[in-house]
Order: sequence, then structure tokens, then C-alpha cells
Amino acid sequence: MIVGGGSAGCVLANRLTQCGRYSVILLEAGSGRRPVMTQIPLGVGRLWNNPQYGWGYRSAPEPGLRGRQLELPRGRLLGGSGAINAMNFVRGAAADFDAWHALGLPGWSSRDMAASFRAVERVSGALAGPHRGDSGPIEVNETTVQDPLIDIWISVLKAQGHAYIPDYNAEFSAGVGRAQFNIARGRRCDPRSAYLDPALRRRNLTVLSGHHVARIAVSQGQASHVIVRHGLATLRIVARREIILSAGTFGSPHLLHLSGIGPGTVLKAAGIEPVAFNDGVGRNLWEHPRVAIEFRRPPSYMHHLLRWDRLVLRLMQALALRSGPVTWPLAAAHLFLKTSPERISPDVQVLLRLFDPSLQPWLLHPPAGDRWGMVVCLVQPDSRGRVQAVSDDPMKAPKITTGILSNAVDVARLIGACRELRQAMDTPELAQWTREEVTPGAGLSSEADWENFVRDTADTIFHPGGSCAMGAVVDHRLMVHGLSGLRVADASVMPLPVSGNIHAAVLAVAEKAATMILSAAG
Ligand SMILES: Cc1cc2nc3c(=O)[nH]c(=O)nc-3n(C[C@H](O)[C@H](O)[C@H](O)COP(=O)(O)OP(=O)(O)OC[C@H]3O[C@@H](n4cnc5c(N)ncnc54)[C@H](O)[C@@H]3O)c2cc1C
Repeated sequence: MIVGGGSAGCVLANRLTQCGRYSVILLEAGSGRRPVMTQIPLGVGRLWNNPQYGWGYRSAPEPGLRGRQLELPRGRLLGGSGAINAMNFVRGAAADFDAWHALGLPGWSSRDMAASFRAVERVSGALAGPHRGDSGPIEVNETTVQDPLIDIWISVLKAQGHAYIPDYNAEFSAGVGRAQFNIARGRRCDPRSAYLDPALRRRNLTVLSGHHVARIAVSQGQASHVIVRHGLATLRIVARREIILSAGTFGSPHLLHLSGIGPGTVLKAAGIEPVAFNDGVGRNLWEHPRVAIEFRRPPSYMHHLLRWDRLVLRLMQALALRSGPVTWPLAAAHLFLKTSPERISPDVQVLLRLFDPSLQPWLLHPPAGDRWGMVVCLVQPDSRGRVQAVSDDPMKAPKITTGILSNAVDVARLIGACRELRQAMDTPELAQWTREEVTPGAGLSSEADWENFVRDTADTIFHPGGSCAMGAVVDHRLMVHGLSGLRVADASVMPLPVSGNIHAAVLAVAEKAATMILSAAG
């Protein structure tokens, strides 16, 4: 039984039913529909805070952000967050997985993970090579966006000594490269379409959407069945062999708490009867903070595209011919930086954004201006947050504190990276693109100004992980400590951050989980 039909859940549902020897039931709280906006790359802008497709989480007041609260989008539909994300495909650094292995987790080194990444991906042409997968379900391609600024930005960085990385997913290191996306022939190539849909015909796979798992029942140390809300009905569904929890970084620890598995203090405060004490559940939440350095620019392709008549035409082109700017991703290039030379691998990722993300469709009155920006993300943060059930009511959202920038060292590293980038952009080649700095704003210079800017404007880049960490909550086979028949497999098990957009790593973790489960089953 798989709980949660998101990114990891879709991978597991496919792989565990492939050989035909095992039956799988997949339970998903959200909808089973596949709205057109989830299929067309430009649709992402309409998905993130849309209550139809999301959980609508909001953080608790954040201590590192002077009490500001953040929107925390999470997909609530088959395909999960992988159906609403921005499709950047970045594996991360070899050092990330070697650090997992060094925690005493056999089987999770970069060498071990390489096979799982290859199993996920399908690349061809210039990206093909011995390090990349050529026959996995997820097709990965380089950005198709056309804008003169992309080449100028890359060449300025190269001239300043940053290495050019032709494929950061084959060899990850500090440097700049063109961004890669899981977009195939103009459509989002996500876990739903690539893994789940092809498996739906199998008679050994049952998928129930609209089924919200309220609790996992454990008797004598064995997870046996789940209690499910489906409309007004409450159901009891028994797992014959094991339950795999893939409800995501917020959903999985919440469900463990609701099932009486977690720290005694949290369970007691929420009025939940304890079943198994496990102090790690909900702790160690990590997330990538980001801020943006932005400059005014002449209208970009997006400004042009968003005039309603053009948008309708281009949408028809995308639907009929799977081409044109509606099928382009939102980012164009990535720069990976180290904030100190001693670091083994980059701890900052910079995404080149070519347009103002707040632009809206228009008809007679074009938006006043446009801007380009560098989205600066700290991808190896030291700050940690937590997820806590606050009630025994499964429909009540957990308390989520991302903890971003609660560690002063993270603030200093983010400021350092922003300062370096701002200086790097002060060059004649970019003069006409950087005449007017919008954020943080030309007047800003002192350390205190920078700290105000970072703490007042930082947000997350929607990459939470670590809340059911391997080692603390589950073992290296992803089995929950002290219990039988209960595993967790999703972003929550990643004990330490991944140095980039984490979706590729989530898919690889799920591939690895499936391989382990099948080999243990014999
Ligand atoms: C807006 C956004 C943009 C992003 N952009 C990128 C990007 O460009 N590149 C990248 O690499 N990563 C990106 N990410 C992150 C990436 O998508 C996620 O890390 C990844 O999808 C997480 O996978 P998961 O399987 O852990 O969880 P999810 O995919 O969130 O799946 C969890 C599933 O469990 C279901 N569920 C939860 N609780 C229950 C319950 N009680 N009962 C039944 N079902 C339940 C949920 O509805 C959901 O379908 C983005 C994420 C978001 C939200």
C-alpha cells in the first residue's frame, strides 16, 4: 500500500507493479484529474497557490524572517508537487549523497545513487553520455527559451572566471550552464504522465484518488491498515504486506504524528495517543531560502506573449503543435557558487529569470515595465525547521516552521553571494541591462541594509526535505525504526539538503526504494 500519489508515490506504483508478482493500492487525497494547466509549461503560474491543486499550507511565524509567514505550496493531486513544480531538473552534487553515506547509511553514496538517477531519466543528443540515463521514463532537455540575455549573462560570467558546465547533471561543479527541464515535446514530463499513467492498465495496480488517509493503525509493532476519509465515508483498508508512506515532507511526518508515532511532547500537546516514541519525526526540516536581485529591462518575450490575443494564439500553438513560448520553461541558466573556497561543492545556486514574475495578461494597457533577475538560493543551509501535528483531527493542517535563515551563518552566506553577484553584474557588457536595479536597490550597501533586505524579502524555493530523516526516523532501508511493515519513501527521508532543485533526487530516492523493496521481497 502506497499512501500519497505524488512524485515518489507514482515512481513506486509503477516499479512495484512492473514484474506482475505484487499487487499495489495507491491512495491519494487529491484529485485524479490531469488539468491542462499541469501539462503545459507556462501553466505553472496558475498552479502554485491554487486551492484546487494544493494543500494551501502557510508557515508559522518564521524566526529568521522577523515573524513573517510564508506560503508553502504543495501539490494535492495525482502527481503531487511534481505536477505543479517548475520542472528544473538538477541532480545535485556527488558530495551531497556521499554525506548521506557518511552518516552511516549504506547504499546511499553518490556511486549508489548514480544508477537510480540513470533509471529515472531519458536524455539524448548533446546531453547523452555514460553518466546519463537514456531509457528512463522522465525525458530531460535543455532550456528552449530564446532571449539574448541568456548568452550575454553566461559570457559575462565566463569572462570573470566562472567555468562553463556543458551538463551539470553529468558533472556537477561550480560554474554556469544552460538549465535542464523535464519537458518533453512541449509538455510537462512528470511522474504522473511518465510513471503512473503507463501503469494504469496493469491489473495489479489500484489507484484511489480522493482518499485522504487519516491514520495508520499499528498493532503489536506491525503497521496493519489505514483509516481513510473518502467524502463522508470513513474506510478501513488493510495492507497485506507493507505500507509505504509517500505523503511528502509535510504530509509524511504529520501522518506519523496522527498515528501516534513521534516525539512524546508533540503527541501529548496534540492530544494523540502514543503508539511508538520517535523523537526525530517532524524535526530536521531543511529548505532552500532565496532572494532576488532584479534589474529593469526592455519588455521581454513574456511581456510580449501576455497580450491576450497573442496568448490565445500561442496557447493554441502549444496545444496543437507542442511548440512556441507557452511550452518554454520559466528559467534559462543556472550558476553554482561556493561561498568559501574550502567547501567541497557549491552551496549557492543562482537561477537566471528573464521576466518579472508578477506580470499578468493584458490587452490594451501593457504593464508599465519588465525586469530580469537572479534568484539566489542557499542550497546547503544550516538552518532547520519542523513539522508538528497540533490536533488529533487529520483535517487540521500541521504547524510548519521552515526555519529558513534562523541560523546567522546562512544569512551571512546569502549576503556574501548577493554582494559577489551584484559586483559581477557591474560590467560594460551588461550596462544596458543593469541601468536600474530594482531589488535590493542601488542605495543599499551596509551590512545592516543587506540583512534587512534578506530577512525582509527571503522566501523558500519550495524544496523542503528531511522531516523523516534516514538515520533518525527510518533506517537505510527506509523502514520506520522499531516498527514492522512501515516504510517512508519521499523527500522527507533525505537527511541532508541536496544542492539544487530536489525533484530529480526525490525520483531517484523512490527508484532506489523500489529496487530495495523488490529485492527484499525476493
Ligand atoms: C511550486 C513548486 C515548484 C517547484 N519547483 C521545482 C523545480 O523546478 N525543480 C525541482 O527539482 N523541484 C521543484 N519543486 C520541488 C519538488 O516538486 C518536490 O520536492 C517533490 O515533488 C516532492 O515529492 P514527494 O513525493 O516528496 O511529495 P509530493 O510530490 O508533494 O507528494 C505527496 C503526495 O501525497 C499526498 N498526500 C499527502 N497527505 C496525504 C494523506 N494524508 N492521504 C493521502 N494522500 C496524501 C499529496 O496530495 C501528494 O500528492 C517544486 C515544488 C513546488 C511545490
